[in-house]
Amino acid sequence: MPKRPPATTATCSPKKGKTAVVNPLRDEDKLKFAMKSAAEHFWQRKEPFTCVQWGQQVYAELGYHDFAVNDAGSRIKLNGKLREEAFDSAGSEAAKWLRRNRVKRDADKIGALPALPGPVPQSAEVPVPTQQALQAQAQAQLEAVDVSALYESGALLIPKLLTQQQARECLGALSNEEALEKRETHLRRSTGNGAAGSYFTIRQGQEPPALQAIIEALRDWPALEPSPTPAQRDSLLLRYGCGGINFAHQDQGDFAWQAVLLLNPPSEFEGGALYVTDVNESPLSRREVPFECEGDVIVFAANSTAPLKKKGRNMYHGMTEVTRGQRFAIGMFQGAG
Ligand SMILES: O=C(O)CCC(=O)C(=O)O
Ligand SMILES: [Fe+2]
Repeated sequence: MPKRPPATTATCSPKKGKTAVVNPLRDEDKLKFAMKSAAEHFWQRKEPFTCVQWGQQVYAELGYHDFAVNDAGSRIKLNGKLREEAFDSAGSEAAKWLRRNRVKRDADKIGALPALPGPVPQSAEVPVPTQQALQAQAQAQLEAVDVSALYESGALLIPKLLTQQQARECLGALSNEEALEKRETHLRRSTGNGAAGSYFTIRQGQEPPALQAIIEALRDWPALEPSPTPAQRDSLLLRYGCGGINFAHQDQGDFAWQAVLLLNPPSEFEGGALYVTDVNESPLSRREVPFECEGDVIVFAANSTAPLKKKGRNMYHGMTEVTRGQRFAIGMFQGAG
């Protein structure tokens, strides 16, 4: 039985001009120890397992539960060779067992996803505000926000940056093939990123005006310095059904901040709270930020480059399981994948 993980001081090699931050998920010695413990876990249970289940067990041995395997921030080589080495070191019987019980991939069904609701009928009497007016309104709201909690904890709820009607209209306008890139990415346990959820990239220039207005306003908001580059400005339409979960991850791209806009009423689902977590904090703690109303936006620190009050933080984010209903949202400031 492995007794305790070795104390190591491995660091990620910093990119030019960036602070070096230890990422425990990339600490080779700790990882090897966790791999051996994971080998013992499966060996003792005598159940076949997939490579992804193996990876998730390795993370769990390190104290990281519901973490995405192979995402941008925690990509580690949990390949077959290392797995066999771990089983070898767990004992020759375990190694033999592994050879007999290796499974390629479990047949993971795509969880039931809610249908996109379709366009919302426009009321003829209400004049549609101009893009400029929408943006000025969002800017004025942002100016009044107290951002100290964002730098303190890494996440901040901005209530009603869109009205309920605008949020509903955004969802309606995005329920349209023209607005979305063709490829839908599914969250699945077998790929290690989550379950019962999916996302589409919104086509450039197809963002509904109210969404475009808050993207521009957030982009120019001095609280979120530095501003995202054009490559960091993609938006995603996310949908989750019952059982939907988004494992803790970091997204591609280096922009320090990201934001999520809720599109449907919180009464339509339970669970589904966005959280941030700092992998350099021991024990690992999560800060959940529940939405209060559709149209709310949560801004959060996306990685180790966000200038938070406490130095050396390395933020990940995820969404707790949706235990009832459906949840639609927009993820903003995604780097080009
Ligand atoms: O649905 C959520 O709350 C999380 C979405 C997410 O991971 C993102 O927008 O980057
Ligand atoms: Fe994300």
